[in-house]
Amino acid sequence: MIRVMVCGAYGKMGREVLKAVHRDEQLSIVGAVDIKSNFDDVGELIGAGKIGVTVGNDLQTVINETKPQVMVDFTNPDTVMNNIRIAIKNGVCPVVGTTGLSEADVSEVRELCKQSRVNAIISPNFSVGAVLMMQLAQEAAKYFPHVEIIELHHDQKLDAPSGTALRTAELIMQNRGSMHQGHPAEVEKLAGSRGGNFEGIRIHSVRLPGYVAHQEVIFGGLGQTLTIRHDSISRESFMPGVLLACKRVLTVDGLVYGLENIMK
Ligand SMILES: NC(=O)C1=CN([C@@H]2O[C@H](COP(=O)(O)OP(=O)(O)OC[C@H]3O[C@@H](n4cnc5c(N)ncnc54)[C@H](OP(=O)(O)O)[C@@H]3O)[C@@H](O)[C@H]2O)C=CC1
Ligand SMILES: O=C(O)C1=N[C@H](C(=O)O)C[C@H](O)C1
Repeated sequence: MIRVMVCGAYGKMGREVLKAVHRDEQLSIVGAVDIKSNFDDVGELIGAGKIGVTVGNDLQTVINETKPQVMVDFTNPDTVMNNIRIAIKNGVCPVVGTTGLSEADVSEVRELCKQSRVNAIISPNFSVGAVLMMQLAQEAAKYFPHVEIIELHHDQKLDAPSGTALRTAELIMQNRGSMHQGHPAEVEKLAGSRGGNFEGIRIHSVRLPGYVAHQEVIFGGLGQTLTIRHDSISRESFMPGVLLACKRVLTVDGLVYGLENIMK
């Protein structure tokens, strides 16, 4: 059994991860952390009855007391780097879904992994469908350089654009390069109407109750458009990817960035 702890245990993703890990025969929940801990039993939190593991409020203490091998982090952009540093310092392998990490953050994690010989997996999206959507978009960009991204999420999301949208734009850039899109003289009559600008790729973020996580990548060419769309209609969509990462992180080499790199 691989010993797993979860940071952000009371959150939307944290609870879903606790349920999925609890059901998995190769993984065992040994600890959980959340900033607003009431020291609840994790089993009761997920409707599985008492399992004798409580939600703590301090990561270092929980690591000392529970000796995890893997830390899953679904917290927030202000918290995640500190959690990763603590985990790696203690020889615990991070599996990170929290978005909002900068390029410098990812480089720091890569370096920490190398220095400490501890592995980590970071993925802006753990759903297989979203990974395929990104790969198909990257391929389509070879033939359709004009592209815009619309991402749609629940209205409790802290970061915009989504980590997935940024990763999609990065992947598209590898196949088409930076360019201006739209009329050279276009004017925004309302600031922000054309969305965020990632090397010419416009990214539009919708935040509404009712959504989970959705993205459309729209390509335009002469007399045609191509739309690649992915919908996470429930957070269960992320669980096979998270569980796979928990199992693979002990044996990968250093930092792996992106679920696609462990799916094959
Ligand atoms: N990679 C992927 O596939 C996915 C990534 N995500 C990302 O995961 C992250 C979490 O999403 P979601 O579950 O919806 O968010 P939630 O806000 O529902 O959950 C985050 C939890 O972390 C808690 N928290 C805040 N600060 C700390 C801290 N210092 N230590 C421990 N816990 C803390 C929050 O408490 P409080 O509410 O009090 O702040 C909350 O309970 C986001 O960055 C999101 O973008 C989400 C879905 C899929
Ligand atoms: O906050 C979310 O919900 C999600 N966040 C990730 C992102 O920012 O891309 C992954 C998924 O879109 C859900």
